[in-house]
Amino acid sequence: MASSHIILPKEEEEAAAEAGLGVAVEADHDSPAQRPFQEPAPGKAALPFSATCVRISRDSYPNLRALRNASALDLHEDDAAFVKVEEGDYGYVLDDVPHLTDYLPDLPVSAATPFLCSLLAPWPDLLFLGENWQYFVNADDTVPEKVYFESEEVKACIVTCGGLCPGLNTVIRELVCGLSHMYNVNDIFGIQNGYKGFYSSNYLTMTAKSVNDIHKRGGTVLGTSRGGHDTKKIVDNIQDRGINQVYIIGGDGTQKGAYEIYKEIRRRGLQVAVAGIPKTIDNDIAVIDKSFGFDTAVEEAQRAINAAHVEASSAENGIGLVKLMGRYSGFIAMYATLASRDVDCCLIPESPFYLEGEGGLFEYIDRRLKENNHMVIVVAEGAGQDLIAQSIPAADQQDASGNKLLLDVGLWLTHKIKLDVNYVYICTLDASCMQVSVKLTRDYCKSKKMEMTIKYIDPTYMIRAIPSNASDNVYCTLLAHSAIHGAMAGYSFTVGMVNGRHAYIPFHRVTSTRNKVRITDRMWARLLSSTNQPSFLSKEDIDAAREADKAANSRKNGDNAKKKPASVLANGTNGVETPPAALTPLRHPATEAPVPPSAAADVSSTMAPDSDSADDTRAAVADQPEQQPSEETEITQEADGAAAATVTKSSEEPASGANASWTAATPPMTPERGAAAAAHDSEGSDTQSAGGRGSPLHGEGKPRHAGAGVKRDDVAAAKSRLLAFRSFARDKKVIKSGGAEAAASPEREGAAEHKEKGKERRKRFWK
Ligand SMILES: Nc1ncnc2c1ncn2[C@@H]1O[C@H](COP(=O)(O)OP(=O)(O)OP(=O)(O)O)[C@@H](O)[C@H]1O
Ligand SMILES: O=P(O)(O)OC[C@H]1O[C@](O)(CO)[C@@H](O)[C@@H]1O
Repeated sequence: MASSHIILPKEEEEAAAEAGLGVAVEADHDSPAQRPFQEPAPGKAALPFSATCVRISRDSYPNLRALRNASALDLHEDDAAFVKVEEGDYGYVLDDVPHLTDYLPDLPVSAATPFLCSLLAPWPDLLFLGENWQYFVNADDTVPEKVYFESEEVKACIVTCGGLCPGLNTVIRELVCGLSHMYNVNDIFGIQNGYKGFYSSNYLTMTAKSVNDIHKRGGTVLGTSRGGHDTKKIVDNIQDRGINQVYIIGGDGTQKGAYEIYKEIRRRGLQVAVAGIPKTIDNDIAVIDKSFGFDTAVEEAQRAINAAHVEASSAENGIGLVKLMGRYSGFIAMYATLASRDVDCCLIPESPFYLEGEGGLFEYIDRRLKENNHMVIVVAEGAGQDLIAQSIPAADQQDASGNKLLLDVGLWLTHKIKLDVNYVYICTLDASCMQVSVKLTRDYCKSKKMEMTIKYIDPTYMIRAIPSNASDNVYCTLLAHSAIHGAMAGYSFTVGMVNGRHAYIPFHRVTSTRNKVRITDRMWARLLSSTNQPSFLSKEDIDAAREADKAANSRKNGDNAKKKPASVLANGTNGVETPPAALTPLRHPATEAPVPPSAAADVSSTMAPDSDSADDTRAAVADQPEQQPSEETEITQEADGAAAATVTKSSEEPASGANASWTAATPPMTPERGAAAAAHDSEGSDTQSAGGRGSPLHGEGKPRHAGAGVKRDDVAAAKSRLLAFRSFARDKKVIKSGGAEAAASPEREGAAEHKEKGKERRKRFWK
């Protein structure tokens, strides 16, 4: 049974202590084979084990001083009075970055945008100003004043699991060199071939010298594997070999494994820190801004796309088809497409498409070839799996880790295009309803078939087997160093950048859900307008996506309204799994105060699993990664120029109250505002789809107009181009129209008060 670590608010701890409640007992030894709990060595404090997210100061190199300062500095009473503190499930989520309207309450809306601020502001050095929601360490969760481990007592090991990804060797190198150079740690081992290597292979001794140039190679010098995670055997080996720092590099499966290891270590009371460094080329790990290797993959994908383009444009009616990685998410395909500009169509798992019929892929290919004589299609490996399954019945197969094995969408699509891409548009008079309609007829007559050449390029393993590029190298280094500092301080966590800041994140936060491209979001709208491809979505599809977004956001709202104790932050809780019947003895890092079982149980009970757990865990920052990086700034920049010209509709509900003025410049990431943002995104897409094409399924029976085939495409494409601008413009309208009612609302009063505080803060700032 899982054990968990819960840090109670100080009052609860004190109340429980006064009530004479004792130490929580470890009651997890249900199997005689399991090793018993170990008391810490005499004179040695228990590990803090807090995986509470710690905000490390912005832009700062993540070091122990920054760790210490994170709590000491930010939660001083004096400061706290001037920051907007939200106490939620995630600890103290602070909006510590001032908003321009804090300083200039009457600033016209358009001038409150980041872009214009930098252009117009007479005080260009005034930092802007997006809202930044951060994880902060709990007030009562003091970061230790000193390094937990003595250098000479550290025995560290490193393991890589799952698929390859550019940068694995860089992380390994920086872990070894960082431990050695920064902390003088010299007992470092490599575990070979993934988790199973803990119990089935020899450990490799690693030194700064032996890893010196491994970052120049792709892959992982340690080897990797799928499957083979046996928690007990792994922890037995860790224990037997006296390992006290475990660095685990891998994707969401790996991080789940790391969490299991952490829990078992905790259950046994071992003084071992577990540091996860999340990796996936697909870039779909939740909460963190970006996973390492992603940039390199996108860059490398350009080569394949370029080759496909050269091939396609050198042939008569040439089609270049490139398959890129992305099992559940199309981030690589989307970013590679946006970066390349040579792609005419990008297909991703999140956006269903169909082949035949009006608005389908074949029709688009036909049109594109007629217009351009060539085209490039990028398809993410997870796209169209349902379509393939319809034509190739295949048994569900899984890899050793239990991941579904996908059918090759690239091969399948190549085959389908070769067979089917040829339509003749015949205008017919529909006798029954006396309407002119377009009938699409597949033309199998050889003489009429157009010459077409298709070249399928599958660079998937090439783009992940290479060494990381410069920016990923830097990122890998920071992640590795961040992991070292946290582990040396005795913490267990997954590291990552969250909203541009280094953070230590509880394992389950990054594994309980997965980032996906939001097809109702502006980034995807941008892609549609960049490629000019059809969205393949019917109004029903968009409505469904919108509903899903709304439901997810209202769940978040509801969950946050529950206001669970702020300190229920640590690993093993938060509704992700059933709370354990008995808890491990908990010691506060600073006070060493044990958590009374009843108090702990109270907290646990608030964390009973519910169906919302996945969203719950992401509510504070998870929206941010889903909105692709730099989204806010980009939108604002574009929109300012274009909004006025493109607004055609203003019937949307105004955003309520005080939020309206906030939404203007940078949509703040409260759950409520998140919901509003999702809603307007969806509405934007809806606009797009309204004039768009129905799938054969949805579109059947709709009246059609002669000659509409091509025209409608143009209209739809134009609409999709407007999409990104419209939703922003709508925000502006909302603000203007919502301003009057909002002025009288209590929220508005709150905002006024807040602005007063802002003024104070400004004074302090300049002082
Ligand atoms: N739920 C889980 N609990 C414990 N271990 C797991 C779990 N899921 C996966 N693992 C282990 O983690 C390792 C890697 O998992 P997986 O093959 O799914 O790759 P991944 O870490 O998700 O990386 P990638 O992004 O490359 O798929 C395997 O050894 C697997 O046994
Ligand atoms: O072929 P392998 O090594 O199992 O890995 C393939 C999978 O790994 C990933 O690169 C990462 O999860 C996926 O995109 C892909 O489906």
